[in-house]
Parts: sequence; C-alpha cells; structure tokens
Amino acid sequence: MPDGSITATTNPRDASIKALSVEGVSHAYGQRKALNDVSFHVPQGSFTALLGPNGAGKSTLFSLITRLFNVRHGTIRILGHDLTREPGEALRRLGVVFQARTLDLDLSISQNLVYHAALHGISRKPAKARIAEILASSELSNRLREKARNLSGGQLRSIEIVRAFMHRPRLILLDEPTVGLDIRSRAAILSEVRRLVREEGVSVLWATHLIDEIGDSDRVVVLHHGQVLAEGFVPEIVATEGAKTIGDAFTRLTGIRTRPPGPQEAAA
Ligand SMILES: Nc1ncnc2c1ncn2[C@@H]1O[C@H](COP(=O)(O)OP(=O)(O)OP(=O)(O)O)[C@@H](O)[C@H]1O
Repeated sequence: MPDGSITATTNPRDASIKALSVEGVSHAYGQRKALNDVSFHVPQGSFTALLGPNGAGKSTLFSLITRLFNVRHGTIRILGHDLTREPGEALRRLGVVFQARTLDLDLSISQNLVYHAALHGISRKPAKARIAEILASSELSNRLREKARNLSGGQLRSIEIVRAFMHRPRLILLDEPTVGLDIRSRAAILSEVRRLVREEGVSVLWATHLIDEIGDSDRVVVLHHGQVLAEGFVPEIVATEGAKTIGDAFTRLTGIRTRPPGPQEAAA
C-alpha cells in the first residue's frame, strides 16, 4: 500500500495530507530541461498561485499532474495518492481547466455540463442539481439551454470552471485561465474561483504569469526556468526577499520587471 493512502482514504480532511504534493520532479524534452528537481505542495483548502513567466514550466507541470506525460523523475501525490502507483484514486479527486478552450460550441451549455458529468458516472438529475448549485448566483443559470457558441470568452471560461467542479474534486488545476480575457472578466473569474474555494473547501492551483491576480493572503509558488525559487504565503515571500510587494519580490527573485496589464487585458 503506498504511503499515505490509508490515512487519505479514511480521513480525507486530515490537514497533514496535502491536496497536491510534488517532490523532486524533473522533466526534459530531449536535451531541453523543462523542470529541474521541482518540489512544492498545495495545502487542503488553499488557493495557491503557480507564478511564472512564459516558458517557466507551468504547462509541463500540469501535463505531468494530469498524466498526459508520465512522471519519470520524482513523485506527485494527489490527496496522498501517488499518481504513478494509484492513478485512478488520484485522478478522480482532480478537476482541470486547460489553457485551450474545450467546450463543444454546438452543444448547449447544459448539454456540455451533463455530458461531462456522465463521464464521471453522475446521472442527469444530480448533474442538473449540481449545475444549479454552482451557478446559483450567476446570470448564466438562465442561459443553460443556449448554445455554447453564443457565450463570450469570459462566459465560456466560467462554464469550463463549473464543469471542472461538477464531480466535486478535491483539487482543481487551472492553467492560465484568464489569458485573452478583458480585465472585468478576469476579475469575475478569479472571484468566482475564490468563492468556490471558500464555500466548498476545495484546493486550487492557479497557474499565472500575472502578478495582479495574486491576493495578499494567497500561497505562491514562484517557478522560473523550471525551478522553484520561492514557496509560501505572500507576506512570507515579501519579507524573505526584503521587498515591499509580491511584484517587487518576483523581480528580485527572477530579475524580471513586472508590467501593468496589456491593452487587451485592460480593456473593460
Ligand atoms: N513539446 C515540447 N518540445 C520541446 N520543448 C518544449 C515543449 N514544450 C515545452 N517546451 C519547453 O519547455 C520549457 C517549459 O515550457 P512550458 O510550456 O511548460 O512553460 P509555461 O510556463 O507553461 O510557459 P507558457 O506560459 O508559455 O505556456 C520551455 O523552455 C519550452 O520551450
């Protein structure tokens, strides 16, 4: 029996079991090292930002956690379940929002969500109840019969987030979910995910290269050139770096100057 699996099964709320633990993970594309001995964790019930510039290795890491790639060096555990030794147990506790859009635009919003729920063994009635629960305070609850192609980019992303939450996973990965969205949609999506973290006690790993998406009480993992340069709550990282803000700390760690949102991101 793998380490931690008995405790994880009998007491999933045990805080000593991490929602995600990544230990000594490396990955290379041929000669190019994308991840180099990466270790960090996501505590249960936390919003953890994986902060890194383009090419840092965020998508590679997500490909390993979702098992698109095999973990060849190191160990990844989801709620104590080793991804290599117990892939079924690990993956059924996981929800994912990939960077690329993945809804079927010719199906209705409801059909997209009910179909996904069916893949997780959830039948139509409980699936519809779950959709209503997640979308209780959203205007999208009145548009479930519309084709997905009628929605804006931000609304499509919101539905992908609902879809990731449908089967009540304990850990959700979001790979740069606000890329290409205007500033208002970005803020709406971020606050919706934060609400679900609070209300459902789910754990989130939110990959981003945008400093302004990080809140003062978030945990942050700074990834650069495939290596973890810092991990901790924002005030800890800021203090350790002798910085004033998390943006400042990021610049000290990586040598990269942060910039305000670009024109598309800023357009309301
Ligand atoms: N299929 C691939 N073949 C070769 N090199 C790759 C491949 N995919 C990624 N890389 C390289 O691995 C490194 C990490 O890339 P990765 O896409 O994981 O970073 P990222 O942080 O997700 O960046 P982005 O935000 O641009 O997607 C980069 O140097 C990238 O060029």
